[in-house]
Amino acid sequence: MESATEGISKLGINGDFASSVPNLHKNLSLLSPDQIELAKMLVEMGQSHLFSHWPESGVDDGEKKAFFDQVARLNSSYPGGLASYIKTARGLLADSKTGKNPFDGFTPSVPTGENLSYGDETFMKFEEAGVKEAQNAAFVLVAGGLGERLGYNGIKVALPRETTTGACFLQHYIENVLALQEASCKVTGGQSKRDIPFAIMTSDDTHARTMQLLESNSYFGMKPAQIKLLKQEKVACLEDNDARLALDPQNKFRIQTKPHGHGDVHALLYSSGVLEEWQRVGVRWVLFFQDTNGLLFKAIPASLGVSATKGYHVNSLSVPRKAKEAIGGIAKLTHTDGRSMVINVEYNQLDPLLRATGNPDGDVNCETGYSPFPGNINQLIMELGPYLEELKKTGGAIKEFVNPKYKDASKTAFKSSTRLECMMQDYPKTLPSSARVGFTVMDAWVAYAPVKNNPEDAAKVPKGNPYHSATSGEMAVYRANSLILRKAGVQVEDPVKQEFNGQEVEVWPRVVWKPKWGLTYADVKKKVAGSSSISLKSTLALKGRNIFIENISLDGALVVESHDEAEVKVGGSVKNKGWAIEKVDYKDTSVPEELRIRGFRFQQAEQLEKQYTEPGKFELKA
Ligand SMILES: O=c1ccn([C@@H]2O[C@H](COP(=O)(O)OP(=O)(O)O[C@H]3OC[C@@H](O)[C@H](O)[C@H]3O)[C@@H](O)[C@H]2O)c(=O)[nH]1
Ligand SMILES: [Mg+2]
Repeated sequence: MESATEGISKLGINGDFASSVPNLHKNLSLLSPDQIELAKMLVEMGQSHLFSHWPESGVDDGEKKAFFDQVARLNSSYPGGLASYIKTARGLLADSKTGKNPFDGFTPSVPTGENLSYGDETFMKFEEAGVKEAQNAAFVLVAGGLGERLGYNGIKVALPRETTTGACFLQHYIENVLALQEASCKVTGGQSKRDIPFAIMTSDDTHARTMQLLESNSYFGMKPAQIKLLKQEKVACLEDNDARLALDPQNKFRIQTKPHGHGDVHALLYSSGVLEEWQRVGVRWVLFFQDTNGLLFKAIPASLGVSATKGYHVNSLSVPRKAKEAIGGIAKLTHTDGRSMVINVEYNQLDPLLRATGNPDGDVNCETGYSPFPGNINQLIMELGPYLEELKKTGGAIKEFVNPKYKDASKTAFKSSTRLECMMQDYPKTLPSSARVGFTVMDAWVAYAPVKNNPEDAAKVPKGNPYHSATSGEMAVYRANSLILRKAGVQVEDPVKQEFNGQEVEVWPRVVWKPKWGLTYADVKKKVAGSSSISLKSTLALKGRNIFIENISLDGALVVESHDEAEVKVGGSVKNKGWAIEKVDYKDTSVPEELRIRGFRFQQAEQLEKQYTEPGKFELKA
């Protein structure tokens, strides 16, 4: 039998690099030339320990090959490959060990942005501009996260946004994109018939279930070709300050991996060719958003209008932020050398940064009752041209960070393996100062209501700060819709405060509508006329494009569904028992998880329900 060394020299490869790694050396003949190149890289990068337990050739050979398959994947999915990952990790781990502040030399100050006030003239002007521009937009949903803080067993985009209609987040997002597409096509006289592209970033944790959710619901009305799923890969874990890769505790022939963060979206959009394809078909704006924000699309048309009007290369949407709220702060950072940038400072970094720069109280509210720094909601709008130019230079690599949990003050050992992470909102960090980076501030009631915290943690949120729970996320939808109807002239009864799962929230009448009913404030105004009123115990669900509310007095539940070509006028006095709110305890496992994490469910006692399935003009006069 030929020796391993003879075997590989027949392949024309020099196995010398492995002479100090006997267990690898003995197995070289198993490997393909590409795998040998990877082995060489690993040895050169100080990763020989990965092979120390490898048995003789002939034992576990399948596992050894599978190990290299994984290494190849890790290598190709990271800009610059694994060697570059390890090099970056060493630098960041060294900085972390010496306690180097990532913002060293920078002083934060409060930046100025575009402040929008829902429903006023300026807002409506931006909304109109945004709807017009939407035909040139593409949307990107980052949905690769596990949602560990929420602890829900399914994927987060499958959760109902509200339980009056039960429509899930993904359905709501898709219907909004479709409504925008249609509205944009209409205002531009139908010249552009382009379907708005919609990309979703998934991960191994969410991919299959996202696909299944789409397929089992006919893509919620979108054309399958309009949706593109891009799966992010995890990155290698690190076991010490030398960035030695960690082996998977379950399988010694695998490297342990963990998520790299939502910053992967840029590299994926770039390397998949999606951005170039979008540019070819004339896309001009790329809008990024996160998995559970049931209000977001109320803010989209106006913020896109701001981007288009102001010519922003990057526009981040933000809301007033409560000190210590788990949302990043948008800050202007000015360096001692004169450079400055407007960037998100993540919630865990804002307090230390402020303390280090002459603000001994750190992250606190100012006289307005809010943090002076607007809160980042991670809704970013990029202008595609400059975005793609930048990615051609960087390959989509985003400035990373590392957050090891050390065993003790010597900072030599970790409690568990760590890894590099990156965030999508750090994209502007590599931009030249000439780049037009701006932000838009909107009220939280209209733009931000994420579902991130489980009931137990939400109940512990400091009083006055938002819960970011399934309870608050749903109640925020009713509140926003009620407030918008009020603005449009409907008398909506005042809310009451009620506690669910240990969280006190405002309960408003349960008003919901399909995106095509009220995409913009102008749409809502057009569809509401006369003098109408809605009592607190009411439920109103509008599921049709042309439903006109005129002189209605609603005290109970009303559900109207209509064909796209039907015009339905709704008025009169609707009075019935309606849908009562029943408390549910989150620990009560006899109730489905989607409901008990909210702390309530509806008892449908009585309602008026009407469906108009044909085109034509109709009147519902109760
Ligand atoms: O690896 C990942 C991690 C996360 N994600 C997605 O990214 C989104 C946000 O993830 P997280 O919930 O972990 O985000 P966080 O709450 O920690 O902070 C994020 O939202 C609030 C903002 O103020 C913060 O600045 C932003 O980082 C989710 O849609 C999630 O699915 C990925 O797609 N991949
Ligand atoms: Mg996070």
